[in-house]
Amino acid sequence: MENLSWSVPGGDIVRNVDLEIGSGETVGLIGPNGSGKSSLLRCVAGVRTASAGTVRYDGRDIRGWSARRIARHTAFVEQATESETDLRLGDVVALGRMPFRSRWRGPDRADRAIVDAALARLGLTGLRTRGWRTLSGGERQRAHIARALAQQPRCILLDEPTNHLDVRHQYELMDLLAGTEQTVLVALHDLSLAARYCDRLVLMHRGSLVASGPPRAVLTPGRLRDVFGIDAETGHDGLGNLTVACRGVARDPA
Ligand SMILES: Nc1ncnc2c1ncn2[C@@H]1O[C@H](COP(=O)(O)OP(=O)(O)OP(=O)(O)O)[C@@H](O)[C@H]1O
Repeated sequence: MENLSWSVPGGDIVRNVDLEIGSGETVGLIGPNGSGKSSLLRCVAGVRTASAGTVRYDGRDIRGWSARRIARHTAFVEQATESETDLRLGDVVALGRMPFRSRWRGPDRADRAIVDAALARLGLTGLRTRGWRTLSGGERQRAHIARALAQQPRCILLDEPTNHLDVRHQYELMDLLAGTEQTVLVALHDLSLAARYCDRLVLMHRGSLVASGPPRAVLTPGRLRDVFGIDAETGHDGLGNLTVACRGVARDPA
């Protein structure tokens, strides 16, 4: 992302963001509600067209690329939306193969094997014939992630992918994202999960990128106060993981 901005008539929602993500990196996108994380992800996914600046994949500007061309490179898992469809879970995951098929050809054996592997990776094999309407929020969320994996993208963008997941599935998903060779940019509200699993955190505040670096360098008490509005300390738990201990709401946030 170079000097990337996205604006609406009321002003800039994303402002002058410069961010380079290396191949295979797992980057956590953090920031308070309304700081511009989803809007930034949407620009990177090509769902929104930047008002200024550029998004490049492997050095190539994506402006003007078709959705199909973008989807061959990057998968996007948006915040869970209440979609109602008569599809079965397996059909939704199989949508991940669409960017690679001609309009007239159904899935071939290779497509089916890729979908099977994605279902297995998310522990959804037993639910593949279940109707979408009958699934829980967490099952739907895992299905969207399986659909993204079925795209076999170079890069995966995820917007709050853990928000419907129970604690075990949260850890499973973060293990998967941190362990994959793919480049990952993931918006997260859980700072401890973000610190534990991400190579790097980037912090957004009022549309701007205000910090980028290793989790312990980004999550300082000063930023927790000024950006998140909490009075907090960082430390380590018995396993050596970075912790954020919150005393309460900050009295004098910036
Ligand atoms: N189409 C739009 N028109 C006007 N304002 C918008 C539009 N889309 C987003 N916004 C505003 O831009 C700001 C950033 O929204 P965005 O969803 O990117 O934030 P976020 O960091 O993802 O927030 P959250 O953590 O709550 O999901 C918010 O104040 C939102 O209301």
